[in-house]
Amino acid sequence: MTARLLDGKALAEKIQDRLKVEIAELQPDRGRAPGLAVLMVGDNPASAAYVRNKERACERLGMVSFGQHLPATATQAELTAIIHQLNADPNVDGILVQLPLPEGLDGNALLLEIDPDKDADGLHPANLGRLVRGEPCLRSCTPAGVMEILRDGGIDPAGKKAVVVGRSILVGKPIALMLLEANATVTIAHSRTPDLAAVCREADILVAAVGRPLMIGPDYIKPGATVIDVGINRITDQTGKGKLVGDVDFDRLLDVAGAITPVPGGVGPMTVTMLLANTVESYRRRLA
Ligand SMILES: NC(=O)c1ccc[n+]([C@@H]2O[C@H](COP(=O)([O-])OP(=O)(O)OC[C@H]3O[C@@H](n4cnc5c(N)ncnc54)[C@H](OP(=O)(O)O)[C@@H]3O)[C@@H](O)[C@H]2O)c1
Ligand SMILES: Nc1nc(=O)c2c([nH]1)NC[C@@H]1CN(c3ccc(C(=O)N[C@@H](CCC(=O)O)C(=O)O)cc3)CN21
Repeated sequence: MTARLLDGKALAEKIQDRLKVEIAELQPDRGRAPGLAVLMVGDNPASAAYVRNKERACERLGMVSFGQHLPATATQAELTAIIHQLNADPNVDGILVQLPLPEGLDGNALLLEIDPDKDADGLHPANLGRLVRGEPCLRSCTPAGVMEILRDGGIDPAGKKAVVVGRSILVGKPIALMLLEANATVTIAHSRTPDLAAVCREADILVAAVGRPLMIGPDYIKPGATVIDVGINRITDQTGKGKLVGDVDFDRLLDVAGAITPVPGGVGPMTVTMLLANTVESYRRRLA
């Protein structure tokens, strides 16, 4: 058996084409393009890849991106003041703070300062609370992207066993909630889970959001399972060249899994696309 490839990049392009048309239709009325502000503090390799792709996609869709890159020495007060400015700026529809923040800065406190209606990342407690309650809200981008990949691939979580490895606020927990909402039976595993491989082997749908390069090997997989790889890890190969890999040992899973996302070209491009979709949604609502 060879696993079916779940092509996040192709799906992202399809959705971005639709967003582009939507923006072109709305813009004459509104008199301005949708605006996305991204705040990045210090240097983090996964964040750098994200920023690059977001800026490229904004340009392609005719959105304005307001990037702010601050040194790791920035203070909490400085960052809070920038968030307040962006909240008040009528040209900004979406605000995103790249996580994790450097040591000494409090990401959770900063997320609280973002206007929930501009929270393109869906990480403000008001939006996370609505997600828990099953109410409409701006939804976290990576989890929303994963659900779109499943839907596009014809994989309905209803009645299936899903295992999510990782319990972060950014990825693991909201993905688990969305799978639950889609009627899967969900297990959340983490660094204190005994015999992780056995837990994962129960899964019809396995989501890896750990941050450990190639950790999930064939012994973690039930034959025919769907494997979604959220991990973005930069490693150095034997020739000394840097490359991106996921948490999943893709090559060795091809004979075992039923369907699988690659890295790059899987969840990453969908995260970018859901961020743009959230920004367009908040632009539409703001100017309605
Ligand atoms: N593709 C995308 O769009 C996208 C978006 C966001 C993040 N990412 C990537 O996804 C990965 C996870 O990101 P994150 O922000 O969720 O990371 P994180 O906050 O570091 O969380 C990692 C989670 O994995 C668990 N974990 C760590 N080592 C483990 C082990 N050996 N066995 C089982 N569980 C383990 C941790 O458990 P504890 O809670 O017990 O510590 C934690 O819950 C990273 O590679 C990140 O770059 C990708
Ligand atoms: N607030 C916040 N929200 C996030 O979603 C987020 C962060 N912070 N911090 C960094 C992580 C990592 N994220 C990423 C990382 C990479 C891609 C991405 O587009 N990856 C491409 C390849 C990039 C390349 O080759 O340079 C891919 O195909 O996987 C997307 C989101 C999103 N993440």
